[in-house]
Amino acid sequence: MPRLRTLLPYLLLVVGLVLFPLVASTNLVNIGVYVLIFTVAAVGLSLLMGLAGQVSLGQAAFFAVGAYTQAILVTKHGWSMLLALPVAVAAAMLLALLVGVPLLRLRGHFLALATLGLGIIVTVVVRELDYTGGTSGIFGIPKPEFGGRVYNTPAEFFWLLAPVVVLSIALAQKLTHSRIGRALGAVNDSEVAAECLGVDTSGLRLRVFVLAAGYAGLAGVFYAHWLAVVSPEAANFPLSVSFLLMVVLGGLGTVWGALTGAILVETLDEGMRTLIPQLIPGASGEVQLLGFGVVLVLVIILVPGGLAQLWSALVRRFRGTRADPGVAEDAPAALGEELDDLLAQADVPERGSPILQVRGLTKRYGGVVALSEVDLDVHAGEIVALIGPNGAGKTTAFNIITGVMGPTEGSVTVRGQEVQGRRPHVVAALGATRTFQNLQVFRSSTVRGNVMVARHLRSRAGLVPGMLGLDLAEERRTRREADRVLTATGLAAHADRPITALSFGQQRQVEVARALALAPSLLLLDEPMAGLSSGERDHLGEMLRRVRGAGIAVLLVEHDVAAVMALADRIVVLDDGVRIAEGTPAEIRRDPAVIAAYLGSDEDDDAVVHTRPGPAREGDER
Ligand SMILES: Nc1ncnc2c1ncn2[C@@H]1O[C@H](COP(=O)(O)OP(=O)(O)OP(=O)(O)O)[C@@H](O)[C@H]1O
Repeated sequence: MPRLRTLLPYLLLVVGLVLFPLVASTNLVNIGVYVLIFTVAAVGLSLLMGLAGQVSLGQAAFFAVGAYTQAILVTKHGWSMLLALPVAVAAAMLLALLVGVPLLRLRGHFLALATLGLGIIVTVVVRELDYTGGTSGIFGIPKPEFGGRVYNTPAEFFWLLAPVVVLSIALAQKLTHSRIGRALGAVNDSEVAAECLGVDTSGLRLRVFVLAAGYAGLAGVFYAHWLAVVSPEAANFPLSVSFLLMVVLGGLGTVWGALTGAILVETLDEGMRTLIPQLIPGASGEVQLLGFGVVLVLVIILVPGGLAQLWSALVRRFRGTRADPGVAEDAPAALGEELDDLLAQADVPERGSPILQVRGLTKRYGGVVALSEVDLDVHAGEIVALIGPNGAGKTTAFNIITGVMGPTEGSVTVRGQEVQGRRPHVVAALGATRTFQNLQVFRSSTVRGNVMVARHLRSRAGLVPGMLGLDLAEERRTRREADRVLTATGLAAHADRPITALSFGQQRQVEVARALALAPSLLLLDEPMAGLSSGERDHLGEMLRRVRGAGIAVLLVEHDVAAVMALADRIVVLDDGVRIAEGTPAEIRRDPAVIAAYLGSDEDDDAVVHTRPGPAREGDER
């Protein structure tokens, strides 16, 4: 029963939180209060790191902004805790919004360093300003008081915090299973594929960055009320490292890991506080930080997935289950009737209308000219093949058309709108999507999960509805639609399998099914036949004919010349970045320039060109 399985951890958590202050010593409950406060900040960071794949060493900066804003509003302006709280959280989020736009252009280590700098800036600012109390900070922050009751003791404060923690975890957990969470997971696996399916990766990252800051700000508010004082320490590096350690120890990509990580780090902290002075007399806080650093490195080396990794290994061992349910039939199932319904969703203009117009496309990499003044047209309801020897510029053309890179010169018009230099999600929103020469599946997801990402543009639920669970009906619909796509493309038997359990050829088919799930009006396929068995090739060929039949425009890059000759209505040939020929398959087969550059003659090498007649179509010259 999945419902009970979902609820059980929360039930255990609630029981644990209620009982803990009753059975633990005051000192332990005091540590427990810090665990809960830090859990809230760590949950935010785990969303940022695990879900959005962004490493931040500045979570303490937002924590401090929340704490200071709360302290200032309560002590200097006489606001009540409840009134000040949303403003303090909003202040942390506002800072994240302001710095997030420039910071999130950076990736990986650079982002980590930049956020580290942010922590230092906030520390310096609050230390230098009189308004924030200088080095000594702001004192006299009262303990929370509601309905005449002051939450003074560790146990009372613990119980006050407990629902906040449960809610923080539940909302974050819900987010990871929402449309936005799915899109972020996809971005983590393959940013370029997610973008080409319509996911605005920068926008999403910024939203999660701001949300994570909100979590940190909320934690800061409780920290201020519990300690009764906020000092520049709240923004400093060791605290950010602690948050990072909590998330990494608990396990990236799991919200629950933030709680277990916080428990471990606080216990470790307390342990080191007593142990280190005994081992090294006169040792200061730096030694403790060093200890944290050592633990962090050890965890990353020994258990990169943190406690969550150990836990799932334990569960797998206990249950003896395999992650992959497997399927009896490995060959592709027949294409379903549903395929036509799916294709009918594509918003295609009248057959023969221009869908893609490329003019004077040029791309230079320093001295290398990858494309030179290339013109290309693809109309509704036709398959155009782009062929040429290795290095001819085919993938470069795909990348420019889909917004993965900008051209040096020239224009790309999709459905009447110029898109050169625009981002891939903008191009996808116009109905153009693609597959990739090097597979770009979302490796951490199932086959169905992969296809569901492609329905991103056909669903709406944002971050907040996703967190609040207001997206249930839409999520059910998206799931049904993804299943229909899988049935339509003969992949239904694999729906629940992890995508990585599928063979290379099957993953390629999922990539095509995923692209079709967007219901595109222009489909760009980069070597879709590579690695497929002959049965799979025939299956894909039939699918593409039906795609064309539905009026969708297809641009196909393919080295399997036989498949190209059988499928394409027109062929454009590139050589060394230059368009050397264009025509029907029959014309291209006879073209001397193409024979010299790419095809070779039958006498030269019989193995190079194997044409295979496809079903006769109107206008076929074969
Ligand atoms: N990032 C880059 N920096 C420099 N040169 C590049 C870059 N990407 C591609 N090129 C060069 O541009 C030219 C076209 O490459 P491209 O990958 O588009 O060719 P292709 O026709 O897709 O080849 P293949 O059939 O092998 O995939 C090649 O000479 C390649 O070396």
